[in-house]
Amino acid sequence: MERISIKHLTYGYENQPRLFNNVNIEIDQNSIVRLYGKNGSGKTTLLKIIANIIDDPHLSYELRFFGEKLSFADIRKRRVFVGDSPVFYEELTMEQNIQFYNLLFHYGPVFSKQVYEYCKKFDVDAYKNEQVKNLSLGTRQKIFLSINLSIPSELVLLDEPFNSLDTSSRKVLSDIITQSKQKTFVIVSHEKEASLSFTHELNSENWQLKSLNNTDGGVGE
Ligand SMILES: Nc1ncnc2c1ncn2[C@@H]1O[C@H](COP(=O)(O)OP(=O)(O)OP(=O)(O)O)[C@@H](O)[C@H]1O
Repeated sequence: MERISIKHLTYGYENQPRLFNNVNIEIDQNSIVRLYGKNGSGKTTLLKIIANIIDDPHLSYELRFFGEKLSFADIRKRRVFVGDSPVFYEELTMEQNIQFYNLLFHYGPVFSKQVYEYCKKFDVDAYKNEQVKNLSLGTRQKIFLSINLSIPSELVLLDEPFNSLDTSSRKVLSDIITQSKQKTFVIVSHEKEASLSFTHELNSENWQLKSLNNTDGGVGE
């Protein structure tokens, strides 16, 4: 089984207590991992470290991506990181923002088609010609998720993606995640999602990964 393997991770922000002290985590391919634990325990920081967003000489770890030791540039091409606040060009419409992504990264027509399919599932496709600055937080979140989940990638890192979503949209997101083929997910989520079967839970208290057999629902906080 191919894995994402993080070894000997040691890190704390400057002048702050260490968040990780020689932590080792192995994530199986195609897992759906729920990352949970106390506020400030380092969940977002872990996602950023795996996504290769933190550029700090004090950060020390080894990362193997499905058996390969990739350059940081290659890691960035193979993962998607979705932070907890959607980022758009506010003055542009939803459609223009989607086109902008495509112009920048050359994802092609399959990408745009997929984004609109997801937007339709989330019932936000009607906002196509609306400037993003006029949209509600939940609507922006659904469009942002539709874009990011359509980007070709093997690893998807989601930071509290369910937060601004209503009940039916949570189900839509859960279904998209479950039906995604050949993707590994690490999802920060304080709650267990009723409609999403996580395969593992990672507790930020001790960075231990627990496999779930999905009959007992796993441990809570
Ligand atoms: N860029 C930064 N510079 C300095 N300290 C930071 C930075 N980002 C986060 N921290 C600190 O690192 C610690 C861990 O933050 P992080 O956001 O990773 O925690 P978290 O588990 O995701 O928290 P929450 O559940 O509240 O979202 C916190 O004490 C936070 O204040």
